[in-house]
Amino acid sequence: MGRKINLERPKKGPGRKARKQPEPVFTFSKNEDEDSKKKLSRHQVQRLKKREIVKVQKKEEKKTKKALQKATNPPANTFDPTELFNVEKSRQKYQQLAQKSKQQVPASNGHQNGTAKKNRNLFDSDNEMDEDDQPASKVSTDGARVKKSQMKKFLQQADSGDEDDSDEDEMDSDVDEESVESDENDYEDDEEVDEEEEGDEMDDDEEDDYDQDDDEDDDDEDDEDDEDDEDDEDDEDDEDMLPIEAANKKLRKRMEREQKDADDEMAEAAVNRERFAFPSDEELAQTTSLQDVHIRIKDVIGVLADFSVNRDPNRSRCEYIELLKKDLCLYYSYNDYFMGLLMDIFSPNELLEFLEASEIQRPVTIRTNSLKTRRRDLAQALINRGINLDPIGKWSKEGLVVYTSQVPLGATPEYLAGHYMLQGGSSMLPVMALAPEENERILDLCAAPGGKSSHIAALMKNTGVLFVNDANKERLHAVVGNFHRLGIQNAVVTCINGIKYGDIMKGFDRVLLDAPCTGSGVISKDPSVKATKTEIDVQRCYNLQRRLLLAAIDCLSANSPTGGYLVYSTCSILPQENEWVIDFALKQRNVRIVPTGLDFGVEGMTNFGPHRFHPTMKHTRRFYPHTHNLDGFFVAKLQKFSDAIPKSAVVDPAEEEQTEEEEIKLPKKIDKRDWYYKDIIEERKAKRADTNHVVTVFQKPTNVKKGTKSNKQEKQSAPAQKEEEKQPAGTKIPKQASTNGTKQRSVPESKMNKREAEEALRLKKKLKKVQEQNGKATGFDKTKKMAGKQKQGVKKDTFKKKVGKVRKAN
Ligand SMILES: C[S@@+](CC[C@H](N)C(=O)[O-])C[C@H]1O[C@@H](n2cnc3c(N)ncnc32)[C@H](O)[C@@H]1O
Repeated sequence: MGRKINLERPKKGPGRKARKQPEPVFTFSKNEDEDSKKKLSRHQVQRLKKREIVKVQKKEEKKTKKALQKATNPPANTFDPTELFNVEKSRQKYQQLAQKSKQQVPASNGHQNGTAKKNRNLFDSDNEMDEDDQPASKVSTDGARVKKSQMKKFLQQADSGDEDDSDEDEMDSDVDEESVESDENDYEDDEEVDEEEEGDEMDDDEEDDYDQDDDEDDDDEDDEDDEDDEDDEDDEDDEDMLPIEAANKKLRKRMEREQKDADDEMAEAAVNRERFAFPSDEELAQTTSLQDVHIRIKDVIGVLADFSVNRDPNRSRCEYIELLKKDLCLYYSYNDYFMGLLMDIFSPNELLEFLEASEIQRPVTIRTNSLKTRRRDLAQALINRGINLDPIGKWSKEGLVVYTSQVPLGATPEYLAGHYMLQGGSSMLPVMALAPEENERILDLCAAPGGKSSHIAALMKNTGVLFVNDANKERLHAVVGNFHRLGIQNAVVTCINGIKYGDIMKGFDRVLLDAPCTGSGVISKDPSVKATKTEIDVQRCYNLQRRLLLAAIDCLSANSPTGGYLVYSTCSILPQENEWVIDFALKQRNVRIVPTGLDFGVEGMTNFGPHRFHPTMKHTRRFYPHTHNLDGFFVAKLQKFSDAIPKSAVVDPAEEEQTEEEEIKLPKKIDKRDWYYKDIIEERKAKRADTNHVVTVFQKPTNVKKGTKSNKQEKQSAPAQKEEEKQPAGTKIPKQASTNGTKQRSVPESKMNKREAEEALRLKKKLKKVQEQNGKATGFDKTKKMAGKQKQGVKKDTFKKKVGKVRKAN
């Protein structure tokens, strides 16, 4: 192995090799070449000659080229040789270049760009097990892991080189290609010489093979010679540099060269590429292969990227976007409505990234149950079972990402002992934002199957009280099972409609609302979302989310000494279910948005289409599969600053419904003189005048034949009710209050034909007026009395009638 004489730099310490070996002695003989040639084998001499000839030829070619260039274009800038030597300066330049290229990545919709994020993540690190410094990029892909490990190796080598000169040779062999070449040659030469000295023991065949290999090596070397030709001139300057600096310089030059080649290629491809012609209807109809659709998607995105240049003048942007939408729906199997929603969120390029990422499963992740074990110990135990894992990232102290496993993760002894919970990476974020503290009273309003609640309980260290609620009883079984396994002892499990939770309990220190949603962020888990979600589904979701959020805020105590915080999260990326819902809550209750405390994620939207949200919405966080390799998620943190409800708040539709129900519960005896009941009495009278109404009230539903008028009415009112559900909260038309004192079982009051009832009331009023005008005041009183009697004697009358019928029959 070649060693360098240490002529200038003082030794930092006696390295291993320095101790073992004496300083090399150089005999600078004039006939050095001849001496060395004498030692070389026949093949080596031939190869050496060949190489020398090639080198000379190339140098000559270069010289002629340069001379030509000089003749045609004299250089604009005068060459400053000091630039070459100034490593620090060139390093700075290089850093600036790198920064510039990062800044150039365009942001879409005010979001941080995915690529930029990826770059950042590549150098994030956390490893509790291994020096607490592992790359977060490991979470993303194995490829990235390899890159990072290479990077690490490289840096380690560089560090060791700086620290210990004795290892310089080894490092040289890694970083300095030229020295590699020469060292290898020396090594081969030495070996061959030895072999020849030993008496040419090698067989002829073997020798041929060997020669072939050598020839191939020569070719490779020639290629490298090509690349390094330009560097040859600087070799002498490089000798003054540290090897790492020289390597850095070469690397930089090579990267620049490659970048230039790539740019040239791109430019050439752009020139040569055929212009995309907008397909005719016939062509569209004839498209049969998905590959063609994919190519067209890329083409259209290319056109949209520089529309004024690439467009067909006869086609509008809308037409291109429509075509893109159709193709995306076809290629990725989305329905038109849902694709439209996604197109409202992302730029075409980012949309493509999102769609692609949504086709791929996210890595399997688990959360350490800190009530029972430490992440380090759990990781060790699982590694011993042949599970390949890593910490999930710098942002989590409990998460582990599992690459491969020989055993099912839901059946290991560690799982059964409650040492971990199978949980998506993004599911840990809302609880981290909530930041529960010990001895608090915390509510998880929509908790099943209990992933986040168990995380909260672990952070509370089994102290205080955790109220775990869900409206779905079946799903709560999973909560109870998980809590037993994980050893959670501070939880109270309830099954109540979250909208009404405040009627039962209030005054919580913290509330988590992980609301039910469309699941647009977890398409890779449930691809049915792509094709099944409709406008009504989205509307239903955000209506329910708004109600739940107001209820959750009402459960929170503004006077809590430790908190008064609420975290709202969904596994959806639609602004309708996220920013829009939060904005609604800001107007309805005394809450403010506060930072989530999560140091990554894309900022929430402050505007979306025609909507302008509160500027603090930027404190909320969005997570995307294509940007963070996590499920799509939204996290917002609110702080309640007053328990009072603002006067401007609209009545919650749920409350409206409650009051309706209360209205039905009228006192048994109504004072007819009481003005408060006047309208009700009149309305009841009008309904009684309506024969259909009488049928529905006084006859048993079993007597009503199918297809009777009342049934038809019911059917007619059903679409109207659906329409009502479509309305966003606050704009919903209140259902008509039931006005008879009894609850109707056959046909609910809410389903009565509103218009008919109003018409009857109007006629009754008219009749009353006419009677008054005719001076039949007593008659009016009579009707009133009759109405009263009827009201009190509803049951009596029916009983009488029935008894009468029975008697007649007898
Ligand atoms: C997104 S999941 C919750 C997941 C849970 N936080 C976890 O981490 O495991 C939404 C839950 O809300 C529940 N839910 C739906 N409507 C509700 C309501 N009105 N009141 C309470 N819970 C409701 C559903 O049953 C479902 O379990």
